[in-house]
Amino acid sequence: MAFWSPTSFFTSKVPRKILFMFTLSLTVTYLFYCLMSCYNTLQFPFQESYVYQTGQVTEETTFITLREKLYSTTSQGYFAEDPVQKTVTDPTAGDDKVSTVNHAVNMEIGERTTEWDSSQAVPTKTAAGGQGAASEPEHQESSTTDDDLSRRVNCTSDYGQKKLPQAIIIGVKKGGTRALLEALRVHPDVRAVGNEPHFFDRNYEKGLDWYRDLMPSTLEGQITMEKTPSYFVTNNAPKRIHTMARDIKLIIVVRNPVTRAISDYTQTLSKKPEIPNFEVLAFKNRTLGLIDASWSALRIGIYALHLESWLQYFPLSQMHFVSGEQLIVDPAGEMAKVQDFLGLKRIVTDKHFYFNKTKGFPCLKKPEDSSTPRCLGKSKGRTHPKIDPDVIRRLHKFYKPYNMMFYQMTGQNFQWEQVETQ
Ligand SMILES: Nc1ncnc2c1ncn2[C@@H]1O[C@H](COP(=O)(O)OS(=O)(=O)O)[C@@H](OP(=O)(O)O)[C@H]1O
Repeated sequence: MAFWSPTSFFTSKVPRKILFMFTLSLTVTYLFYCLMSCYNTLQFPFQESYVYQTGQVTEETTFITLREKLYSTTSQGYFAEDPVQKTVTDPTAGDDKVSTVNHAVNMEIGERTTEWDSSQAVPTKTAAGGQGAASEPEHQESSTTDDDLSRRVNCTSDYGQKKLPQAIIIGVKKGGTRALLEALRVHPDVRAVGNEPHFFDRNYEKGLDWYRDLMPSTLEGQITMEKTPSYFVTNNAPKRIHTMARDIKLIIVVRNPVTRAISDYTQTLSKKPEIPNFEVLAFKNRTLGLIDASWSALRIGIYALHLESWLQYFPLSQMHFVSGEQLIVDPAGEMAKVQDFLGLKRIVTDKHFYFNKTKGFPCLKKPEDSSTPRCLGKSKGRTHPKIDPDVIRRLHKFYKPYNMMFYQMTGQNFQWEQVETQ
């Protein structure tokens, strides 16, 4: 009886021990859960295991969860300005632009025109009528000029009118945008500016007249085009392009984001050999498996995230996605789809391409009035450095849920999961 009296209960040694043990176990459990939740936030929350290995979610909830996580993670700062980004890779630099972000220089059209090379060196000029163009002499020895290509490829005189583009290749950097544009320029109803105008990201304040003036003249029925791959990852670009032309057609060349990241890195490495290894840059903490999604080489490949912004302004029917892989394997097949999308006659066909063994890529056959076939320049189709297969595997795992989301959004399966190694 005394055992159960309140006083004896709290003074008795046995219950005090029990009470102590009970409190201790509660504290330990509490601490355990705290640590677990802390660990979860430390891990990148989109890792495949988080969403796909639970086996408890439906496809729909997976999609929603992923989208929510995408934005919550964004706000948690994973995409915050990366100090490395400024010195290592410029997310806006396509066509082999030197990667150091020096906007004083880049505000001008500094993009080199990496056209389909002829084997003969052709004297170079700045493209886009030379307006505002800053040349990069060390790269130009093998480039043809816009004027030169316009004559040889488009076979169109400068009669006509300069118009704002009706179609733009908006991305993605290192996706194969140059190959696509140059193949399109073979079409007599397409006229395109050779350089990347970067109007909607770097030169917007120069105004639409400036932009229009960069364009080649077109005759009735011809389409004006340009390509600037950085638009796809530029926050303001969808709104700005919509303001210019709500019915514009948008083309996006996408490529396995892991290979794209390595290609991006390879471009930077070619200009700045002293940069750290890919493996170092790819992780915030390699031991913990924390991928650095703020590194632009990796961030660009989260296609679903960027596409979300475009879908707020344009319906999917105004977008066409080109597989960067297929563009290499079957350029004519991809070109047929692009021409259909643009409402063009299928004029660019397999007759225009051949596989160049030395280059390792398809090239354009020589035009009738020239003796030289045209392959893209040295900066397209670079040899990639060997990357640790474990890093590649982790990156594939990292991208998988985003890729799935992208397939759902576009209704196209690009099958990047089938290539687990480089
Ligand atoms: N026909 C042909 N010839 C050469 N290269 C080709 C071709 N088709 C696609 N590709 C791939 O294009 C990749 C470069 O992509 P982009 O032109 O979009 O690069 S950039 O953003 O404009 O710098 C380039 O990437 P890397 O191989 O990593 O250099 C090529 O793989």
